[in-house]
Amino acid sequence: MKNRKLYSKIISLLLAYKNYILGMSLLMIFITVGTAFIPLLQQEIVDSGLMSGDLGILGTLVLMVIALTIITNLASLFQSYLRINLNAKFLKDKQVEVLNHSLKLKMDYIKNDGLVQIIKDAEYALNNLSMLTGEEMSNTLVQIFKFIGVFIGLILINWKLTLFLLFVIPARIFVANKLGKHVEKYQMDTLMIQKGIHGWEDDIYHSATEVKLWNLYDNKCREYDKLLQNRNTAIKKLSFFIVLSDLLGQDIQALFLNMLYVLGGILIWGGELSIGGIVAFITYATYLLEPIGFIANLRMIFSQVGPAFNMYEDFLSYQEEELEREKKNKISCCDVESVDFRVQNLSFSFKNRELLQSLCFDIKEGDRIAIVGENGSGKSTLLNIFLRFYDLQEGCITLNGKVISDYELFSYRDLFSVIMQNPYLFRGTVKDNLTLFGKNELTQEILDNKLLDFVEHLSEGYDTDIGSDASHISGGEKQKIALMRALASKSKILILDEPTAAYDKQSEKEFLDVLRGCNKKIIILITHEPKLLQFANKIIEIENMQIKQYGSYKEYQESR
Ligand SMILES: Nc1ncnc2c1ncn2[C@@H]1O[C@H](COP(=O)(O)OP(=O)(O)OP(=O)(O)O)[C@@H](O)[C@H]1O
Repeated sequence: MKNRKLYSKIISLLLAYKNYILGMSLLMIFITVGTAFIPLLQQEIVDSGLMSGDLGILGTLVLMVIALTIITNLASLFQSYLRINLNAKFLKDKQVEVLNHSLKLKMDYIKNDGLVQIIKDAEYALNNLSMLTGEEMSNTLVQIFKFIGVFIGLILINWKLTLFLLFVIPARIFVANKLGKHVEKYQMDTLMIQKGIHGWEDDIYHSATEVKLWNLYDNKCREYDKLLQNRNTAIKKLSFFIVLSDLLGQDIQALFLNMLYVLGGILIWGGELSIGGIVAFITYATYLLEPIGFIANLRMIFSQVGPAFNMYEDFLSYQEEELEREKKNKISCCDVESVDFRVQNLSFSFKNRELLQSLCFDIKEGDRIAIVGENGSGKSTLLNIFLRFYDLQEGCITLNGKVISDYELFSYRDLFSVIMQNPYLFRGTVKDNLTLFGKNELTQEILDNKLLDFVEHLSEGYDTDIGSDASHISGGEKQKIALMRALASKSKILILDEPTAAYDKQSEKEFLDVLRGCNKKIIILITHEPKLLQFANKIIEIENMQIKQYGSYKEYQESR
């Protein structure tokens, strides 16, 4: 990224925190003015205080320096307080932005990389970006302001020596520019390696049981060790160039500082400078050189922030399912009463693999539809298209005569309650999951449902903590909670993917009773279970990418 473009993007990013930055800048100006007086007072301590032999004057001058130092330090303290607040707020805001954006991303990104990797990548970039509001950056800015103050002070002592000292700037910038390119490269490498580690971690977080079952401890630890070793190699190279830049910078400064004695001596012998002048000058020359070092350090900060900024921008450029501004032109589903779907010539492919071809069928209110087909025939994909997890590619699906993409997405999804093959229950209690943390109301009918009888036997009934990924309850119990959570919602359409896979015979019977009494306008089931197929009034079979429709289970059986 060209530096100018990067700087302007960084400025616009920081503009959201202009109040903090304004406050910090005002304090910096105050510190600058205070600092500018210190070398002048120091000169006076020697020339007017020590040389005059007047303890009163000397004491007053010393007290003034002490007071000024304390006041500027207090201002620095408050400035640090603002900086810590700014940094914490920046990170919090951006982390929320990362989560919000990640959850709203199109399903393709989530299926390809996994949510854990996406979020970790973005947060890693963010942590690097937070250098912008961190201590190092703030110190650098303080130092730039200090530089101005000290510069004015030193010029007043001796402009020739000050001018000489300024040649440190191009020398340091030259070194920083040369080494900054390497820093940028290794920062990029580190970020890319870290991306790979996040993908690997995403996998391992979901595979603890498999690792135990297949005894993969050593393999996985070796893999991790290798990945971390690669990252460490990149970090070592990165750090080497940062440290090298710092050390070379210090050498340059030492060279110039020591040359001051020679030049200062010549000026004193020529009567152009007092002893107090050279003492104050050399003391405060370090105050000038320090900011110059920090200015050179800015280059190093930007070399690290630049690649992180690119990575974060890449993340932000991932497409969301529906943008806020797109909502305005869409129809809300909140007032939709009837739900009639028509599927016309729907075709769908994954990359260049055609999966569904010219499907046509209707789903009307009152329909109880079963979708059947071999493994991999595209049943779940078809549901995902209905749920708008995948965009329509060819053909269309209409709801009440309007293409489904014309409806505002989140209210459209509220029409559906979906129970996936392996539903996810959140950490929390049974009740939390049934009510979705207060979103659904639990009616007496639901609480009395036989499928929830098992809750009585849990240690704390509805208040039982079900653990991570519902690990404290059985697979069948998990399915039952997922079903009741779906029934408790105000949705109009119920979708169930292999709903009875985890049920025992009795639960299967109770489940069918629930379905028969269910008041949802449409029920769609993916199943091969004959009892469930008998429940359906319409059976849709996907075979060789196409659709065959049967009115009843009998018709479907006869076609076998
Ligand atoms: N995100 C994806 N990218 C590429 N191919 C995919 C993706 N999702 C699914 N597929 C492929 O599409 C095919 C259909 O998958 P789908 O899950 O719809 O089948 P299904 O009929 O529900 O199968 P099952 O009965 O086994 O659940 C599969 O062969 C799968 O490999």
